[in-house]
Amino acid sequence: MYEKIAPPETGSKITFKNGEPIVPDNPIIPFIRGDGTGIDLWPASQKVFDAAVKEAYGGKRQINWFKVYAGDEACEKYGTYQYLPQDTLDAIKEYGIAIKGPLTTPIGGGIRSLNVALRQIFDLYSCVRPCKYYAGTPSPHKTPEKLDVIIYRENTEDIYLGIEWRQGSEIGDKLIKLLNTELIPATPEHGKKQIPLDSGIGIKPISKTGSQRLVRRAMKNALRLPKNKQQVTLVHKGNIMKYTEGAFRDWGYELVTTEFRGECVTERESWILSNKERNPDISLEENARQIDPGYDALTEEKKAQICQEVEDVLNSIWQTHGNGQWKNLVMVNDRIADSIFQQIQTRPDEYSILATMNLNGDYLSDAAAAIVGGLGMGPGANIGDQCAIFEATHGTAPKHAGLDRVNPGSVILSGVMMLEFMGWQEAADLIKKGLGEAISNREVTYDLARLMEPPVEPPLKCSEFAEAIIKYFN
Ligand SMILES: NC(=O)C1=CN([C@@H]2O[C@H](COP(=O)(O)OP(=O)(O)OC[C@H]3O[C@@H](n4cnc5c(N)ncnc54)[C@H](OP(=O)(O)O)[C@@H]3O)[C@@H](O)[C@H]2O)C=CC1
Ligand SMILES: O=C(O)CCC(=O)C(=O)O
Ligand SMILES: [Mg+2]
Repeated sequence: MYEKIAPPETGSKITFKNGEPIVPDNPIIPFIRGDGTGIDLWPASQKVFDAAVKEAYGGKRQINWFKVYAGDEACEKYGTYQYLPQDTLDAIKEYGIAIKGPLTTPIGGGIRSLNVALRQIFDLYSCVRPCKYYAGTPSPHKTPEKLDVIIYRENTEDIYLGIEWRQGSEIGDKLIKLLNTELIPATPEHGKKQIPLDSGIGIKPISKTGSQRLVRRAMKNALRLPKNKQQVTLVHKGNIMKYTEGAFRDWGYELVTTEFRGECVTERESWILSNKERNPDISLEENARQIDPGYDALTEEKKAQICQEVEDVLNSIWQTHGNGQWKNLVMVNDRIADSIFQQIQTRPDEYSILATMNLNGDYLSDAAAAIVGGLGMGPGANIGDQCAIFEATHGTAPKHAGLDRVNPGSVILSGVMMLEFMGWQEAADLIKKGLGEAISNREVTYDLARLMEPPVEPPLKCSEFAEAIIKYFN
């Protein structure tokens, strides 16, 4: 039972079966208001959710909100340092789907991220962040409408596991000495490398299980998209971090070519198949030369490997994927992380789902949100097999807190994702319509107002923007 909170007196629980939610008509949904601008964002967003559900279902369906506490608000209610009370964890576990405002994380020392903690505690391994353009939204880019991507960010491991040691700490120093004197010298490929003795140390674990379950979710989403968007790009820095980020790429390809063999083609396979389609008599070696531009300069051993790859692909999938059949399947490719940051700007329409690890996904989701109007338009969801927590991409934006100023679009669109996840599409569609029309009628908050031509003066307040969205439901 709960110590300091009580669930609403009416309402039922959402449960999960095979990773999918089973949603009653009157679900109880816990919410965390959030720190900083959460104080402005949550009431505005809740008003929109309730109005949309009422308008869509005329009272037949209703969300019963359950206020739970985290961050500063939790410390006020539960006592000093009680940032994430057991009550909150119990409520989210019991009711399955929750939505939250942003929570503060201090830089350097202090508590570790509550946002990350929630994702790890509930094993919400896929962070899903769509970046889609709403007509009329001002953008620093000339053609923001061309960007329509969904970032699938692995959400539980990588450096976010938080295993690190401060410079000068006893265990940190011990670890550096062990690495310098034993582990690095015992690994010939590391040569004479040494870690500077005055370093802080962090560990970056990337597991096969964590990588593959994320890519599996990304693939399932790709299969639900229209044919022209059925693509998954594995984003990694595998040229530098071979056994973590490079392994993520390899495990991703391994997963798709085993579990989804009939439903996908990799980019490299598509080159091999199309070479043979253009020239049915092409030799293995010529095919290999065409897929690897540097082929002639390679060692004999490497050349043989590529010829073998060509042969294996033709033997295994020519019948099922050849003669253009692959063009109807999900295309899986990979891009190096630094390159994808420029690609989403220079060739935005060539990408659809970007599947990547935790840190890359964190950076990439802010960058992609900027193209479609900024962080005020960046929604997100943290999804596991038994639970889901919806939250915006941005943080607490402390300098704007309490001013009724920031754009609630990000939290509202996170709620749209929640409604879609629940199968309440009619309510989600109403909100998207209202938001789109408010923006195209230049009824916007400061962030969009200042970018519009001519600038909108005065901009709407956070609460007024919510009202404008509701006004445009009909
Ligand atoms: N999931 C979470 O809860 C997250 C929490 N955080 C935490 O939030 C805190 C603050 O982080 P910070 O680096 O300032 O990043 P924030 O994302 O909070 O804010 C950075 C800037 O983004 C713009 N912005 C953010 N939200 C909105 C909005 N709703 N509407 C319009 N513009 C918005 C503002 O830009 P401008 O002022 O130029 O208009 C703001 O100053 C940190 O403690 C951080 O750890 C960070 C990310 C996610
Ligand atoms: O938890 C935090 O403070 C930051 C998290 C973050 O930036 C994100 O999830 O995008
Ligand atoms: Mg972030």
